[in-house]
Amino acid sequence: MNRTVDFRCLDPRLGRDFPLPDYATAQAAGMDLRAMVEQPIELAPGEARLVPTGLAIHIGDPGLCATILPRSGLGHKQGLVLGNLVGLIDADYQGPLMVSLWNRGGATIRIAPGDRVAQLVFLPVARVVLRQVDEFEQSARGEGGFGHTGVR
Ligand SMILES: O=c1ccn([C@H]2C[C@H](O)[C@@H](COP(=O)(O)OP(=O)(O)OP(=O)(O)O)O2)c(=O)[nH]1
Ligand SMILES: [Mg+2]
Repeated sequence: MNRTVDFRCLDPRLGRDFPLPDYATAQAAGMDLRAMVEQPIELAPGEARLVPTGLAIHIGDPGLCATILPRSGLGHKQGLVLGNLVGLIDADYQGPLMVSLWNRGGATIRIAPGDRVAQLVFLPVARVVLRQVDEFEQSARGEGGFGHTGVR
């Protein structure tokens, strides 16, 4: 059973000229977000631009968050990724959902109004209480990290 999350449509073109976000297949994890810019925009190589999605969501459950992720086709082929690498949407955020579009590639990227430029993925969240201690109970790994188990 899918959870219900409230959203507001902030752009009249969404739901009229362009479909509202939805899962493209029965088991898709992400729903695509559109660049609801007024006019086509061009992103020069290296340029980042904050773009509205025309949506606001209110998750309202501390056990849930949303992430904004790149679309793999655009990210790999064109170099259109996110200026913040991953966007994290807090459960109490009620403002407009924005996407930081970053052209990490070598050619100018043109984005038209309504283009699907990123995807929204909801994830469970564990919130914890941090308890300060002087020493940890010894684990098998200890302080080993950053490749200490080798490559092969
Ligand atoms: O790609 C993103 C990332 C964040 N947000 C919104 C939702 C999120 O809940 C809020 C704050 O994000 P974050 O905590 O990552 O940014 P911050 O720089 O720490 O801002 P703040 O001081 O408001 O927490 O901004 C977006 O709309 N798009
Ligand atoms: Mg923050």
